[in-house]
Amino acid sequence: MTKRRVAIVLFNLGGPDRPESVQPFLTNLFSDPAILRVPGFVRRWLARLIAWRRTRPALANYAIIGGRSPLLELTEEQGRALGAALADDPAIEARCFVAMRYWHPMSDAVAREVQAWQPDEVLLLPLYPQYSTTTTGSSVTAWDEACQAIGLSVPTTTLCCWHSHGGFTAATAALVRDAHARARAALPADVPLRVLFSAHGLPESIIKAGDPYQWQVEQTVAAVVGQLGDIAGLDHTVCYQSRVTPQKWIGPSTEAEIERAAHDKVALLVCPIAFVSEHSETLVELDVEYRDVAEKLGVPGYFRVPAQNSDPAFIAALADLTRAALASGRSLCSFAGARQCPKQHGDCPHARARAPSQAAA
Ligand SMILES: C=CC1=C(C)c2cc3[nH]c(cc4nc(cc5[nH]c(cc1n2)c(C)c5CCC(=O)O)C(CCC(=O)O)=C4C)c(C)c3C=C
Ligand SMILES: [Fe+2]
Ligand SMILES: [Fe+2]
Repeated sequence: MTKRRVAIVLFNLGGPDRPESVQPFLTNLFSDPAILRVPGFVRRWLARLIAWRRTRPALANYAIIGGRSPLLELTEEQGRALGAALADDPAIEARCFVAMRYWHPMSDAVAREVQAWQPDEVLLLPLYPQYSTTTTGSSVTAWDEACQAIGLSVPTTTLCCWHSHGGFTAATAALVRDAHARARAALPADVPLRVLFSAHGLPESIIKAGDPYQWQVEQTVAAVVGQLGDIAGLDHTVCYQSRVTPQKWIGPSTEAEIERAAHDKVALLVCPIAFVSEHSETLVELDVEYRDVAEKLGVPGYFRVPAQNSDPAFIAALADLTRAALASGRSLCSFAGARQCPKQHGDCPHARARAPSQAAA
């Protein structure tokens, strides 16, 4: 049997590879109309201004982790692990490519690599479990534009969201369970422990415009907690980190939850719930900045659940999602073959299985 050649394109946000890249990376990020929702001529000007202002604090953050983001290496490792997990599949010859949104390798270069490999089909696999117009939506748009520019026209499936996929939530629950046991063992028996599921925040206006992200984050947390029934009386809550603009962002903020923990005299176990790789917002914001806030406020203990990275159970979940999406012959939304992304985006308008003509139109 001839195997189908499948190019799996892993999307992530990208991060600067050296200090000199921080400002152009931030300029790319704030120039994205999915992030800064103002008219084009204002955006180009405003993007440079915000990036210029943000460069100094961002440089300080990246300096703590060696002056660069580890996101590319970790995503490439996930790609290699996923390729290995699919290697013995009798039906497909899969090759993983990594396309970052705001720093190299970006969609235009990766689309050329994919074209040179001559796949029979393409699977777009965002490493964002929850769909947001600012992340998955933006990456898919950039990919479409890159394909159009070079005339890459191959049947393409988009795995738009996988917030409640059983394998993903079980792998995450196992990481929480291990970290919870370690934290409990380190704490005096009379100190209660609360799990903070901390997701990247979004401006409230983006949610009001119909973005399903917040609802999907809540779905992930409910599914993970549902798998942690063996931890009696698990105290947990959802909160949002990384606010970077002055508008109102969704809440409660992770800082507010740290304050509440100090007031309640409970220790914290922080679990990143919208990132599946370590990067500056886990290694600096969670591990350094929020830990410092917690210590200063007298929170009686501060622990963290590691991101999934190339955890074997997580990679097995990605392999399962890949197979299911390819078998469905169209975009797979949500979980376990469900055709619908419930609630806000009913029949999932962002999920598309496109004919080659549509992809190149
Ligand atoms: C308005 C600004 C931003 C929105 C909205 C936003 C959404 C969003 N981002 C991620 C994941 C990541 N963000 C990362 C870096 C990063 N994000 C913003 C701004 C917004 N993100 C900035 C300014 C930066 C740069 C770092 C900084 O200056 O603090 C990263 C990469 C970090 C790295 O190590 O390089 C990721 C990953 C999600 C999931 C999300 C919305 C759902
Ligand atoms: Fe971000
Ligand atoms: Fe979806």
